[in-house]
Amino acid sequence: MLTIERVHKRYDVSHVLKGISMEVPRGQSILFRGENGSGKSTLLRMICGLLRPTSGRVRWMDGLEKEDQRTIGYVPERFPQLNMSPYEYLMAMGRIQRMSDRDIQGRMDELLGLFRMEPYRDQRMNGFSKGMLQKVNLVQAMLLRKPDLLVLDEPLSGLDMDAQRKLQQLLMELHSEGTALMMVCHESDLLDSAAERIITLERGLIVGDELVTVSESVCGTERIESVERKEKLLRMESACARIVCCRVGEELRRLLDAHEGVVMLESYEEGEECETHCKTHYISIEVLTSASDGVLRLILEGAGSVMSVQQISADSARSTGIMENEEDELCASH
Ligand SMILES: Nc1ncnc2c1ncn2[C@@H]1O[C@H](COP(=O)(O)OP(=O)(O)OP(=O)(O)O)[C@@H](O)[C@H]1O
Repeated sequence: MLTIERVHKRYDVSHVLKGISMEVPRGQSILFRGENGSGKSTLLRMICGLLRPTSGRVRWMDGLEKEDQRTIGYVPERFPQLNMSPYEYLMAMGRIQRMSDRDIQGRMDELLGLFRMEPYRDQRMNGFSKGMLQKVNLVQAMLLRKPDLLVLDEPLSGLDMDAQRKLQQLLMELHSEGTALMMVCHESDLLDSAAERIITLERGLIVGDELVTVSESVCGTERIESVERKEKLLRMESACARIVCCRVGEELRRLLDAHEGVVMLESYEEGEECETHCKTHYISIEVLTSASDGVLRLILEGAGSVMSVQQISADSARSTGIMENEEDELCASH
């Protein structure tokens, strides 16, 4: 459904996303985790098409390539105190999405009722509390009954317990009907039960990617184990190598990207062709100590060349981009 390929985002001097690559099968539900400022909201905005990557690309497939072929509901992190009523606002939002007035009113009544917001339907929102605004924010994103994708940035923010539970149930219903979910949520495990995959970001990089399997237990669905760990392992290692700069062909770059224990930090394409008649890339990677021998062998056997390497502790891993720590390099050139 959706492929994110080596996406970078820079704002002036700040490098916010440092080479995000992932594939999202149609209808998957993903929970993004990570510390403040790790790049979660930036990534979500990019997936919605609100931000353009500085480099790399976000591609839709499976018949959803064109913008007017897909429907995306988006719950932004902050919702403004508008000088209009929920009714006026939601009617306008529904019409923008080419819904009929009848459909908008039916869905609006259903959702405002669910969140106990009917008494406030015609009041101006500039006097609303944070939680009330958040409920209107959620309703606007879910006006369309079955969006292809629902993107929720901190959807629980300000909600009371009753509304949190109802939201969780609503999301699970939407997901079971085929809507993909992408959620950022800090404070609660409530949304975990709606997620099939948990992705952890750290300083603009994916450092954890787990598929969550669920099994039916006597008392309902229960999370039992997570599978597919990759970069997360890096956190547990006391040291890992950073290959600061390495020159590789396209095939080798792909092999390294998919290699267990390797995190791609940067990748720059070069115009000229290498011996194997494919594009040449300059890449920067971090490699788990236990995987480093195998990775080096792969690079050399694949006609790549390593131009510099440094040893780093896991704590300082993933903190900087290509060539920023040149003075710390331990060895250079093969
Ligand atoms: N428009 C912008 N201009 C400059 N810097 C920005 C802009 N938007 C985001 N940033 C910076 O990008 C970094 C990542 O921000 P982002 O909001 O994506 O993080 P986040 O993981 O969602 O954080 P939080 O959990 O606090 O919401 C931050 O350092 C932020 O200051």
